[in-house]
This record gives sequence, C-alpha cells and structure tokens, in this order.
Amino acid sequence: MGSLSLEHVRVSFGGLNALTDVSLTMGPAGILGLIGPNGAGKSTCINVMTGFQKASAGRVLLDGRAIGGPPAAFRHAGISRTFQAGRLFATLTVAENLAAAAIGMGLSRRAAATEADRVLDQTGIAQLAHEVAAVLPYTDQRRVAIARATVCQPKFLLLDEPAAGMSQQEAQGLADTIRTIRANEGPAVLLVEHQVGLVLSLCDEIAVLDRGRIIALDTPDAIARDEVVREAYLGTSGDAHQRKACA
Ligand SMILES: Nc1ncnc2c1ncn2[C@@H]1O[C@H](COP(=O)(O)OP(=O)(O)OP(=O)(O)O)[C@@H](O)[C@H]1O
Repeated sequence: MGSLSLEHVRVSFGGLNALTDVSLTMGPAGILGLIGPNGAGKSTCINVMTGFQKASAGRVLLDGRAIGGPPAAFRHAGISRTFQAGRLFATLTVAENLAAAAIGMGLSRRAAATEADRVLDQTGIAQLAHEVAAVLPYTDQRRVAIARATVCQPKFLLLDEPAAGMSQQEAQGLADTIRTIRANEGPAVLLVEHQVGLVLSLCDEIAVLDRGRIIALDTPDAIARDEVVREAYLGTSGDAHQRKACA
C-alpha cells in the first residue's frame, strides 16, 4: 500500500499557526483517525493533503515524492476527499452526481455512467440512484458524498467529519459504508471526526491534534486510555462540544 504524508508542515494564517510542524502519514494503517478539539487544525491537515491549502513550510509526500499543484492534480494522483458540507450537485440525481465526478476525472459519458453504476453497487446505495440529491435526507446526502469521492478508485480517501449531525445509530450505518469501501483493497482512509466512538471502532490507528500539533499517535485502545488526550479534550477551557466529543 502507498503512503500520503505531511512532512514538517506548517500552515500560517496571518499571525495564527493553524499547523505547527505536523508530520503525519496515512497508508500503512488502513484507516487512520484524526481527532482533536475544535480549531485544532484537522480540516487544515485534510486541505493540505488534498491541495486545497498550500503549506507555509514543509511538504506533502505521495509515496515518498513531493506533490503539489491544484486540487485536481491531487485528485488525478488518486487523492480524494469529502467536505464538511456535502457539496453535491443539488439538482442532479445521485447517479448523475457520481457520473459528473467521473467525467471530471476524464471519463467519457458512457464510461462515467458505468463507473457510477459500479460505485452505486459497491457503496450499497443503488436504491438511491434516481433520487434528486437535494431531496435526500441529510444522512443519505453524506453517504452519497462519500460514494462520489470513491469514483475512479482513489488510493487515498480523506473524510472530513462524515458523521457530523448524525445520531449514533446513523453513524454506525455510516461506519458500515466506510468499512465496505475499505474492504477488498479499497483506499487508505483518513477519518476526521468528532464522534470519538466511531473513530475508536473504525480506525486501525489514531492521531490526536491539539492547537496545530500532533500530541499522540497510537492504537485506538491506547488513545482511549491516554491522559494527555483526555486533557486536550477536557482541559480547563473545554467547551460543551469538546466534552461531548470525548463522551
Ligand atoms: N482560511 C482560513 N483563514 C484564517 N484562519 C483559518 C482558515 N482556516 C482555518 N483557520 C483557523 O485555523 C485553525 C484550525 O482550523 P481547522 O478548521 O483546521 O480546525 P479543525 O480542527 O478542523 O476544527 P473543527 O473541528 O471545528 O472543524 C482555527 O483557528 C481556524 O480558525
């Protein structure tokens, strides 16, 4: 399996360091979780690893080689992502949303339709194929957004809070979708998520980010027991959302 890495990455927004010397590799662990309090820099990590944000210092490495350029260059190199907001084409059907992504990858209309059918089957959402995206329930929109990110079989799939706004039961359904995508040599997955229970149950390894730094990287069991991690979530300034994330 290949690897996608941040190497000593810093991202500054004016005087604020959103990331400070972050090194992180996805690939060896099939599903890598990335957790941390609000504003820790999780989405910024995804943005840098997918070309949506340039690093102020450091590099992104794909299989050990530096990669740069616009997001499309990352996508064509096999690096795909979802967004916190689904960003589906609201007036298109689910199948059309998937086909549009495939056309964006350079497939002909016919090949794109075939690819859309493959993804619909693989991700277990074939029954939604002809539904217009805008009228789908929220949880189905999230599943479609993930399915769309798997068009043309990326090697790396980065998911930005896919279970946001879902109940625990809905999140477990989503976990099944992610497991299905991973099975049979599917893409390596980076999962950014506040539902820590979901991260603990799904991930092979978990990194913890706090104020722009990786403060822990370990197995789910070790992370669950880690006092430093609990402190980062619950520390003196922990707000209700952070407390909920650790529950
Ligand atoms: N485009 C930007 N311009 C200025 N500041 C930004 C920008 N993007 C992110 N930041 C800041 O960088 C820090 C990290 O933000 P980021 O969205 O990566 O955190 P996060 O861990 O994903 O948070 P959350 O869990 O709330 O989504 C925050 O302080 C945020 O306000």
